[in-house]
Amino acid sequence: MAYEKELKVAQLAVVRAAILTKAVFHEKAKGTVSKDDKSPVTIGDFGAQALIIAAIKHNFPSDEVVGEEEASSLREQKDLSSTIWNLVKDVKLDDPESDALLGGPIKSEAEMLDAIDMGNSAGGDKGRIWALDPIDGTKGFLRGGQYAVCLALIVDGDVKVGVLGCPNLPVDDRELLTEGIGAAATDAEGKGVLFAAVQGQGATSQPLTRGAVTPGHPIHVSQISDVSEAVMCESVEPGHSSKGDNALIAQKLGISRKPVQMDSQAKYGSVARGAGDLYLRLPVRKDYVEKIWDHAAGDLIVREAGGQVTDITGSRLNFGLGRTLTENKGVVAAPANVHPQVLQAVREVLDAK
Ligand SMILES: Nc1ncnc2c1ncn2[C@@H]1O[C@H](COP(=O)(O)O)[C@@H](O)[C@H]1OP(=O)(O)O
Ligand SMILES: [Mg+2]
Repeated sequence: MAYEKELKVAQLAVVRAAILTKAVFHEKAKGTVSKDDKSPVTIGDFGAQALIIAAIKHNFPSDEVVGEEEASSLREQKDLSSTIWNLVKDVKLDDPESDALLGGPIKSEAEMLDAIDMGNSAGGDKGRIWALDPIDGTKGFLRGGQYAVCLALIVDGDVKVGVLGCPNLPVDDRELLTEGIGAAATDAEGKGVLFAAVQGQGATSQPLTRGAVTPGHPIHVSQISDVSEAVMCESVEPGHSSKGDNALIAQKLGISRKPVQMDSQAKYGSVARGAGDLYLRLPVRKDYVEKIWDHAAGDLIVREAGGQVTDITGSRLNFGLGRTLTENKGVVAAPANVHPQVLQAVREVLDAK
């Protein structure tokens, strides 16, 4: 099967990084990290980026990575760097064969910093480029809600492999339909979902473990025929996506159920497994530019699960532009059969503004 090795490496790399982010999340939850509220996410971000890039480079040395973090500031902050190294050096998968596939543990602090720096690709529409967001949904991570470890392989501008590790997402989809999913979430072992997709091969999910991955079970977007029955997913943060516009669109579509608010690309996973039906991300600021690593994995996973993902103009998201997506064009993700109707409602509401 095409991209079989890439999929396995990506899944295991995300599993390995999630071991670290979960440890940091736990420490933060216990209040034992630092008083500086931002530091847990900084530690988790850098550490997870190092673990994932080292795994990619071990297997695919000439591939490029577009990563969110760069190590230059870390090289100057020796204390922070050694804090991160102390966590990173101990992370390994429970399954020795899987751990060996990733090249085993990172060998030194210098190697860790070098790995972080390899996330400096400019992106673009040529070649093999991995898009990496080590902790997407930092606000959710800090609040004790949802976050996602996100990795996608983009080849000549097209997303071929997408993996989302969602450590706080319930394995059982039905729990998702309850309100307050973000606040109620924990990272207790037994929670957490690993979503994956390969172009043309469908999307899967499996429990997020600490070791080997399985082929997973196929997931599908919901089968709704009447859009008025839909559950809408949206950001928790009002500054990231317009909740007012969402409410107007819901009204136009006859939707009466309350939206489910959730941080991070976990929203794409929820739509892909039919736990939520729609995900709308409508721009709130003209000058905000979405980054490719915030959407690449989720875009493929939803489309491979039978969904359609476009911007508000109805065009597919363009991952060949470099490190960013088309400026200020939002996201509309929905089951393919209702996507045209949803997009029409989005256009009507936005045009009327
Ligand atoms: N003004 C903004 N508009 C849209 N997205 C934003 C804005 N500010 C930050 N983000 C991004 O929203 C994402 C999280 O979205 P959500 O609220 O749905 O979880 C993050 O990747 C974050 O980017 P960054 O990674 O640079 O912080
Ligand atoms: Mg992000």
